[in-house]
Amino acid sequence: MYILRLKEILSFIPFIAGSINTDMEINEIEMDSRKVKPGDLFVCINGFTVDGHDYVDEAINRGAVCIVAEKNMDVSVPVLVVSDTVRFLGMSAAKYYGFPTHQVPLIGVTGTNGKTTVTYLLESIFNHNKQKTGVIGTIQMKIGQDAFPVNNTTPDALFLQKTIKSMINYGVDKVIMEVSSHALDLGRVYGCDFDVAIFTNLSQDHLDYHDSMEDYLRAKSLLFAQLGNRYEEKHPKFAIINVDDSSSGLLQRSTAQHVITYGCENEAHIRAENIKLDATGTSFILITPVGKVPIKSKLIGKFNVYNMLAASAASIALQIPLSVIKHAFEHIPGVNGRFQPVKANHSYSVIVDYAHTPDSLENVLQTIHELAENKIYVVVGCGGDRDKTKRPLMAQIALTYADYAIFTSDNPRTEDPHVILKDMTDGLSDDQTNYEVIVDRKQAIHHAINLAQEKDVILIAGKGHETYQQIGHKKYDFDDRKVALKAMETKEK
Ligand SMILES: CC(=O)N[C@H]1[C@@H](OP(=O)(O)OP(=O)(O)OC[C@H]2O[C@@H](n3ccc(=O)[nH]c3=O)[C@H](O)[C@@H]2O)O[C@H](CO)[C@@H](O)[C@@H]1O[C@H](C)C(=O)N[C@@H](C)C(=O)N[C@H](CCC(=O)O)C(=O)O
Ligand SMILES: Nc1ncnc2c1ncn2[C@@H]1O[C@H](COP(=O)(O)OP(=O)(O)OP(=O)(O)O)[C@@H](O)[C@H]1O
Ligand SMILES: N[C@H](CCC[C@H](N)C(=O)O)C(=O)O
Ligand SMILES: [Mg+2]
Repeated sequence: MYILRLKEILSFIPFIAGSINTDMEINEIEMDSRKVKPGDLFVCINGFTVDGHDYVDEAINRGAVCIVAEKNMDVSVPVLVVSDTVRFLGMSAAKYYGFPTHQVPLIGVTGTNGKTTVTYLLESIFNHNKQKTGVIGTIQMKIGQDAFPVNNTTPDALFLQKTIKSMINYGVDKVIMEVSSHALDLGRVYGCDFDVAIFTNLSQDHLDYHDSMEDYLRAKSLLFAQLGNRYEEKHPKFAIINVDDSSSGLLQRSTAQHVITYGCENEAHIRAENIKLDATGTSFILITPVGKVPIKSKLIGKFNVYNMLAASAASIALQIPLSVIKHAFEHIPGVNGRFQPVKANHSYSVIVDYAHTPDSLENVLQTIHELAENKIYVVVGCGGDRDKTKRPLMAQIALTYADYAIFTSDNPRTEDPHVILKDMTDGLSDDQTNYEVIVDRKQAIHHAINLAQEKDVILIAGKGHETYQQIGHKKYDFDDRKVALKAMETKEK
């Protein structure tokens, strides 16, 4: 904890209304009344569920000495009125923690699919280069090799600045983070000074949150706009963009910094040639302005070639030698819950994957389709309280590439799982009969594994690394890999 005078926090924030004693000392900044401690500054955030302005009394009862709000209030402690408390939160948190993102190279990865994979590829590259890393994303938050659980892919601004400060205290050389479209839209990365911004791809997801695909893309583009237009010769900034994606033009125009392109189909700075894909991995020649190098990796599927190109481009921009990149790609065993085989000595294969969007499901099933020697089964569902329009698309894709689909529950959250499954199957035609619906995910996985014959492949999609299933507001223990392994053992008997 640092103790700052209010005026130090406010020193670079203009137009604060209200005359108050800015010599007062502030212990910590807090955005949740339940966590306020004596001496804290409480910032009111208007959320989706409640409005933080309604919790001011609780914050004061717990000892808040000052409130930051979007309206004046008649309370016993001074109130600073600002036009946007979210912006204030990001900026004041950055100031409070001493602008942590000015002190370490910060790499942000955005895009519909591949963010987590790219962050772990980068972690591996930097670690092979003997550099310590901090990673923030969907699976966990990592400081060096220590992992911590997370609620969001990209955390709120307060947690983010505090976390990056802890990473600096630990001595990291690079911070790598996933930047979700929600985070960009909700200002969670206000106060972050990115050095490298990476775009993987854009396809349909989150249309529950964004009004349209244009709106979703606009949110993604904010990461590139937020690279700013300050040019430092010793520390140039880079936008790394997939030119094979149709959104690449708009993203290139969104930044005033250097652009490094990558791709397989279109002209690009960083390219892959002679791509060979099989069931054991991927090989290709990595072509770059600083040389060519043959790559061999255990990561499966062409989409992972794109992920490797994105990670290579960012690493080359940050002066990492090609030999280190090659070495890292050769050694990374895979990413938790992404195209992860369930290891057991059987004549059929079971793969757990985090595909929960139409595009990722198509990519993964297409890859399996190209490699499979016999039938393909897919067990898949769609999350509740999320984009409903992706449900029929995912069901259609499942039946296009798999021989047989078992539609089941993902995380139903507060929705009725039967309704989610109906949304998935309603658009299927009468002659599409190669599927069944089993609401209980455990039963669905057992059933698929019972059907498997020699050389068949079963894809269990949607939950990847998750170790829970959320039904209603409650999370129950559930791990696709453990359930599948159990089913494989039971089938033997
Ligand atoms: C829709 C959304 O993004 N919601 C996020 C939001 O919650 P919220 O708006 O409901 O918050 P709220 O409960 O209304 O609270 C508003 C304010 O009142 C305060 N409060 C609340 C209660 C109280 O007693 N006292 C109090 O002071 C809260 O601390 C907060 O400051 O703020 C929370 C804290 O930062 C987030 O955890 C939460 O993410 C929820 C869990 C979520 O599911 N978000 C998803 C949609 C999301 O963000 N996903 C992306 C990944 C997407 C991808 O795959 O690409 C992500 O980055 O995670
Ligand atoms: N570059 C890619 N293009 C398309 N699909 C991909 C790509 N990389 C991974 N996938 C698929 O998407 C799934 C999720 O990958 P990953 O976790 O890396 O993406 P993400 O963008 O972090 O997803 P989320 O937004 O849910 O955190 C993988 O399990 C795989 O099925
Ligand atoms: N970050 C994604 C995760 C989806 C994972 C899937 N298992 C689901 O619950 O829909 C989201 O919040 O949309
Ligand atoms: Mg992710």
